[in-house]
Amino acid sequence: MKKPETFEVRLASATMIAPTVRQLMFERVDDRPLDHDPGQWINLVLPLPEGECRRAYSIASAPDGSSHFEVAVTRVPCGPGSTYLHDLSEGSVLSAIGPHGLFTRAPDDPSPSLFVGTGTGVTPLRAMMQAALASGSKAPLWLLFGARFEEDILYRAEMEAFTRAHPHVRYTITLSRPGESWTGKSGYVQTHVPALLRELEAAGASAAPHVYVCGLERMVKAVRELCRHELGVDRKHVHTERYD
Ligand SMILES: Cc1cc2nc3c(=O)[nH]c(=O)nc-3n(C[C@H](O)[C@H](O)[C@H](O)COP(=O)(O)OP(=O)(O)OC[C@H]3O[C@@H](n4cnc5c(N)ncnc54)[C@H](O)[C@@H]3O)c2cc1C
Repeated sequence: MKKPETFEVRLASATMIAPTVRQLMFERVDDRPLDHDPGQWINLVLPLPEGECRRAYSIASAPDGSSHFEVAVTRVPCGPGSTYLHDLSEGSVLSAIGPHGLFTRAPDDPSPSLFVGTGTGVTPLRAMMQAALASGSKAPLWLLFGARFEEDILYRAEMEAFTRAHPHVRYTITLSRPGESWTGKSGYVQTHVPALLRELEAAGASAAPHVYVCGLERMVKAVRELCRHELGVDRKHVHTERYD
């Protein structure tokens, strides 16, 4: 595990990737690489009018030896930290502390993986997938992503490109409030975990899958309990990160 440090980051660029999600690309002011394990998070120190506060954000990009990294922030209604980051101007400098966290996956891990993420909970899973693919890993990497509406789907083009380029990547989207034109899966992610896990077990043959779950507590708890108690997944194979 990498040792956390304190450093300054500059907002290099930012873009809205869904109606309530802003992706921010930061660069370390000291130009050193952010040496993190895929799946880890950092604390951003935010100088709010009511006083300084710290908020945790998963690193959405794989370590690539550069000083740049991405996070994606959901704007929470009346949330001081997320509102501040949605309004932050390019060029602004903040303090950051990290990397932190044990929700990680080694890029060359050969185990089949089922990634389950809702909303910005997909970001550490994206970092894990990017890192595994960059390492040339052929482990099955299956992502189940959940959102409310079609416009809330994050990183769709990137994930679809991964599935075209890599036969061992599979990408499933489910919407809890699909529009009439939506022909894909619907309902909560937990509805689709059992079938995907059984298929992944069959595809992985000898190795038992690991399940990585990230998002808000209610979903994370539901998927964790489903995996452990109903689907018989070894507790050491269920990895979780919650945002609330
Ligand atoms: C390890 C870790 C990693 C995190 N990574 C991310 C990330 O990559 N992207 C991100 O947007 N947030 C992430 N969060 C949540 C983030 O730290 C803040 O809690 C969030 O931005 C809200 O802060 P706030 O000051 O705006 O609102 P607060 O007043 O602090 O929070 C209000 C409420 O918002 C809810 N909430 C928190 N996060 C979310 C969310 N993502 N979507 C919807 N509701 C939420 C919670 O119920 C919380 O109680 C992470 C949290 C943890 C612990």
